[in-house]
Amino acid sequence: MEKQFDLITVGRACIDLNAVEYNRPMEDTMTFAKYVGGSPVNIAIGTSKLGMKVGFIGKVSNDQHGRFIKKYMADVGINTDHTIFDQEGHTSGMVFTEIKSPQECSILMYRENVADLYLRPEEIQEDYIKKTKKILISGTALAGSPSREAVFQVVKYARKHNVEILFELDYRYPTWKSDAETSIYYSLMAEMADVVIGTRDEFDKLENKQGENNETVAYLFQYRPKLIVIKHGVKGSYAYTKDGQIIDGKVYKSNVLKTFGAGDSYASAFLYALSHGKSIEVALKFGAAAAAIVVSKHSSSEAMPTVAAIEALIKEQDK
Ligand SMILES: O=C(O)C[C@@H](O)[C@H](O)C(=O)CO
Repeated sequence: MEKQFDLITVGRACIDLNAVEYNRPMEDTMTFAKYVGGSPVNIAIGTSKLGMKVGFIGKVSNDQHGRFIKKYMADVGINTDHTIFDQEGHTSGMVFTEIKSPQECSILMYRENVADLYLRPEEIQEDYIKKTKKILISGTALAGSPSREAVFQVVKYARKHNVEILFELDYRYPTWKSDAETSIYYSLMAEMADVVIGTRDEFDKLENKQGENNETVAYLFQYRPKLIVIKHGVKGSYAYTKDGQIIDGKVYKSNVLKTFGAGDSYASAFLYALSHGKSIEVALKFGAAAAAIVVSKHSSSEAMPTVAAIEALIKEQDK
């Protein structure tokens, strides 16, 4: 059956306020530029810009911020039929970014009472889930109820309709109550996913210990996952397949302005490449090239590259 969507992402949408004056601490930063943000939305934007047919499931505030987010997503071609306006006075999350130096960046998140964590299971439409080839779950959506139950409702429908389930660990510390809680929900979800992507630190949260790649994949391959990607920042990344392949992904040089946005652009281009029948080795290159482009730009969402830009960087640096 021809599906309407290549990918639907699930989770939070927020506002990013990125320091316009960089190379200084937040205390001395007076000007910020506004962008749409939130890892699953960034991935929806990234994949849509790469030409994929994408939808987004989430809840946004019923105010100027929520309207800005929903309109921006629709304008870049994302289907927002299931991007719901909150009706209970919850707010949009705000993320201030601090750029002290290209290496020293941090984000300050305001996530009290955020609308995305109030997505309810009964608001998930089976008919919408069955229209997509893949679904991407953001780990932060598991951080509170009723959003976590809504995520498991998505997974139930996805499994019923043979939709591939991708789990982006996407750990955001201010949202979780404890490491034990994170580990429980991360493991439950990872065991049910087909593909799991995260940084080494995020897999440590999943296991609630400082782990090691071989042990992590041995544990998860006992369950549903068939592909696991573990990122090691500037040291590159590794993809592990259930049939025993280990593929070593390199990083590309970049004129780094800031580090955030790297993971979301990586996931977007990696998924694009796999969806277009490219090998895992090439998909890792696409991910790394997209990340190299986004870390050289000011935003996470608006900076998401085109296929041509990714291919040009790979061609140039693989010479
Ligand atoms: O994911 C978030 O909530 C914040 C992002 O939008 C931000 O741009 C970032 O940290 C990307 O990695």
